[in-house]
Amino acid sequence: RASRRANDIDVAGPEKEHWWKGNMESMFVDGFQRCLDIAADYGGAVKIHALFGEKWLYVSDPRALHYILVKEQHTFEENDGFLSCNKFIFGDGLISTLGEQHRKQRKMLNPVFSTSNMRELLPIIQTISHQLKSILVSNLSARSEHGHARSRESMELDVLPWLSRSSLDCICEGVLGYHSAALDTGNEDEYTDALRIPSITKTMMFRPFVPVVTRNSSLYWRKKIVNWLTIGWLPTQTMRNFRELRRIVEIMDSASRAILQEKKAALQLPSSALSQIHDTSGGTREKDMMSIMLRANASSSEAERLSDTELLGQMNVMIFAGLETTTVAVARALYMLAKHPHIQEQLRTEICGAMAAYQVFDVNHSHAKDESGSARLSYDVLMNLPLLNAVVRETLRLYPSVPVLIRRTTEAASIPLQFPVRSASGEDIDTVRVAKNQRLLISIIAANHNQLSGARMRQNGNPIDGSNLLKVIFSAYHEAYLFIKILLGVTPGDKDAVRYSGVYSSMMTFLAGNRSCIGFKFAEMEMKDVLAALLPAIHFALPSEPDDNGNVKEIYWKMSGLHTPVVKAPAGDGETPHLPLSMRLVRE
Ligand code: HEM
Repeated sequence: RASRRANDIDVAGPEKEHWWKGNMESMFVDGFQRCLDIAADYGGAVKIHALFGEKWLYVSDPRALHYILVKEQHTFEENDGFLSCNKFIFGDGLISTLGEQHRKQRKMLNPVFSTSNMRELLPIIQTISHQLKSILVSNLSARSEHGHARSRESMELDVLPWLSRSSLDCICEGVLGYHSAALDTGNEDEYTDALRIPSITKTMMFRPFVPVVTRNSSLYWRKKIVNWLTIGWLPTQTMRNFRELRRIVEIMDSASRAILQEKKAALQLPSSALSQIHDTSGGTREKDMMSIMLRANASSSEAERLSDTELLGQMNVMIFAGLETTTVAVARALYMLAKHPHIQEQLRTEICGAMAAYQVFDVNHSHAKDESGSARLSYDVLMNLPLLNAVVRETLRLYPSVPVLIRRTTEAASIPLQFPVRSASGEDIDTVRVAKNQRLLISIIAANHNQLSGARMRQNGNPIDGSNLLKVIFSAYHEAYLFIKILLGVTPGDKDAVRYSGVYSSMMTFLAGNRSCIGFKFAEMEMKDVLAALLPAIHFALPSEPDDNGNVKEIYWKMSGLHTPVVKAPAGDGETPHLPLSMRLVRE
């Protein structure tokens, strides 16, 4: 009965497109524009058709999102499939717990991601960004030495694998204090290799079944089920993915245990001894997030202290939550700069100017330079460069790495709306009633593209007239226009935009409330530092050289889960993630 009631949502929405897939295919398979159009057509609360006749509420209204994510968060929980699957894979980390256990974990972890800890962490990130720069530069120099290209000419390179390796190093070294050396291709180990394999996301299809298994079976039966599922003779690709996932989980688990034990042992040592010895992982044990967390845990009261299982869970979760999301965001920022060369040039000037000033100012600090003599900016300088800030913000706003999220009601609720929508019968309504067990699709992407409030205010509070006004506004905020606004010194999204209660910059990219992204300062710092390291040395442009068949590579961002850059046919297969960019040295 609950599920029948959950289907009654009295708001308008698009017609069902497929008898059992509903609207899901057009929204989830390459659905970037479709996700925006639905909000543009129907407003901030829309009834959509999910799989097998279920109806979900698609939400982007600011007041509704505040209500769901902040004010009444306990009524709108994470999807149970998502939680149980995360528990299954990662153990008791932040993304698998609810209620009091989640609150306790956040209380312990929030200070670990404070600005002052980020400030301490920046030199670790800078070393990695500069290694990334050196690798790209040496690729270019090697090309020119071998006569493939003269120094002034450009060379095309798929930068995505390098960006992904550098993000992995940042998370491993910065968060876990584990020396992954993923940028150092000759130095791969089983652990970092396992973390790079995308099988974790390939097993998404198992998620709906996991709560049934974990809730209804004892540990004995759970182990049995995993053993049956992973027996060698099941031939399909899905089963191969599942077996691969099991292997990865085992590697992650044993490596995380080893790192945890090592760090706990190191904590027992006096601080003078700590600075003299190197742990076997070669890690940065004092400043990484894990060490800070262990110190905080050790000094907290028994009631608030996290168990070893919870600590292990956090390690695995950080990598899962922080790796692909940040890689994609850095990749998108570089792509946008390649696409808008004038902004790239202005940004280069801003960064080089800041470096020149900082070098003069901070000449006595050896850490302020890398091995090639380039300046390393301090945290405060890096985080306050206006154009760099605008580029990073706008990239994150326009192309949030996680475009939509699912929530489920634990009881019936009335969700207030800031901007009225049409009910199924055509009246304007400013509250949407939902039953217990109703699924909601939180549209980060539609919220971030919502520029309605300016127009709404100009309308003097008149009810919104259907789709047209919204559509005009959405298209007016076309990406090129936004980047021109940046050039003119106006930070878009500020003056005209709707205010959202997101933790970052009044946008929803990192969500709002106590399930928001705990690592957003880390991600922002990493994005800024990678750009600050690369741009003074390398020009980036979109590919323009025809391949052997005369085709120029055209990059397309596909949105299925995360956004991924692919090369369109005929130059590419339109499926495999690639980001080929044309690069040229700046100084020569
Ligand atoms: C551009 C990069 C990133 C984006 C766009 C992003 C976005 C998000 C979003 C939307 C959520 C909410 C997920 C949900 O409620 O289901 C989230 C949660 C989370 N993120 Fe991030 N994230 C990024 C980078 C990072 C990094 C670098 C870390 C760690 C160092 C991290 C750690 C986490 C954790 C632990 C959670 C779970 C928080 C909780 O449930 O209490 N994220 N992130």
